[in-house]
Amino acid sequence: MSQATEVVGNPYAAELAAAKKAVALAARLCQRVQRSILHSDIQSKADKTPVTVADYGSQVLVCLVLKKELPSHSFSIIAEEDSKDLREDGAQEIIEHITTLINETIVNDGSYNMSLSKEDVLSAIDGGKSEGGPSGRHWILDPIDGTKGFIRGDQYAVALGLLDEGKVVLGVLGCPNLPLKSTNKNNSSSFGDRIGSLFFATIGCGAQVEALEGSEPQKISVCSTNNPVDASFFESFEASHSKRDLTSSIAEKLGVRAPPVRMDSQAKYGALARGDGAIFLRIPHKSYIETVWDHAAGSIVTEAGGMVKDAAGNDLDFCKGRYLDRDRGIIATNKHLMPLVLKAVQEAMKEEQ
Ligand SMILES: Nc1ncnc2c1ncn2[C@@H]1O[C@H](COP(=O)(O)O)[C@@H](O)[C@H]1OP(=O)(O)O
Ligand SMILES: [Mg+2]
Ligand SMILES: [Mg+2]
Ligand SMILES: [Mg+2]
Repeated sequence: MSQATEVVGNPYAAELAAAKKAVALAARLCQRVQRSILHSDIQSKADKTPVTVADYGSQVLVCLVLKKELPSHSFSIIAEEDSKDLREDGAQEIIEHITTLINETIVNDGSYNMSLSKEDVLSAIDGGKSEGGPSGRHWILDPIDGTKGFIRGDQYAVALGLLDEGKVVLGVLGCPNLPLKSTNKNNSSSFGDRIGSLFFATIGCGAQVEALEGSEPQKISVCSTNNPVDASFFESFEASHSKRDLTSSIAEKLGVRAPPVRMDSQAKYGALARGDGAIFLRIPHKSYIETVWDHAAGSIVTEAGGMVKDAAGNDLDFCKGRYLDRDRGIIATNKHLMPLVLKAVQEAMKEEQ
């Protein structure tokens, strides 16, 4: 762990170091699975979304590392996955595979001399049932954000945030398939052509990025363009995750000329935070209720000079438990463009009715 991440005066330095170690270890398990994923490694949940052995393995490793690295801290975590499907008949093989993957990842890493049983794994997964809320400290984890991208061999993120008294104060985004080098030509970076980015931010301390396997971190900031004509925008890769008719009419109202950059997961927030694109638009279908784990880490990483609002222009409210209390739609961009984007979003939504 490079010392530079322990920014002097950062009140969350210990939590940041633990979170980075947790995300990096979980990402290693995910990379291994993505390289060799089999159909048998994938399940479909009751809500019809996919989950893989890596989603579960990542959740266990993050919880384990946080508990090991922060032993004196009370532990509350809101995490996406639970063990319900794994306790069904016929899930023996998959739970065995998850347990083997976790123990092999721990051995290869060498930080901890331990081995988990299947029961340890199931109870660790169920450790993520916290309801969070406006008081106290709660970790917020999406063990694989962008599971569809993960299965397709594309972008995904291990996304870990920390909520303290109702505010997201810390975020780490592990993006194993995102090149370290920014696509923004103005960004000088000595990162070469390495793949695998780890974004992190603490409230009031800006945001940084380093190589997933570790490197000197680099401060990042959102792109500063104030003219939407020069802006490009990120949106979901999955057509079912975003109302493309709406996002394209918003882009047209803004005069954005570049086609959308479609990318799975909160890796979009990381790419935005380092200036690869200027606007992040997420307008899911009306029936979809946003979860806190899909935005906690990404929202604070974007505070690298950017802002994140819901479609009504409110800050995201992470105080209401496992779901985001927000007006439909989430926008992230720099301070100059935010008023223009909000105006275009609200006009487009009015026309939609
Ligand atoms: N129908 C849906 N609409 C929007 N988002 C969804 C939907 N189903 C799942 N998601 C979650 O929201 C995120 C969608 O964002 P994106 O499409 O930009 O990646 C995914 O990470 C996915 O979470 P997960 O993959 O963790 O299950
Ligand atoms: Mg999911
Ligand atoms: Mg998600
Ligand atoms: Mg997920």
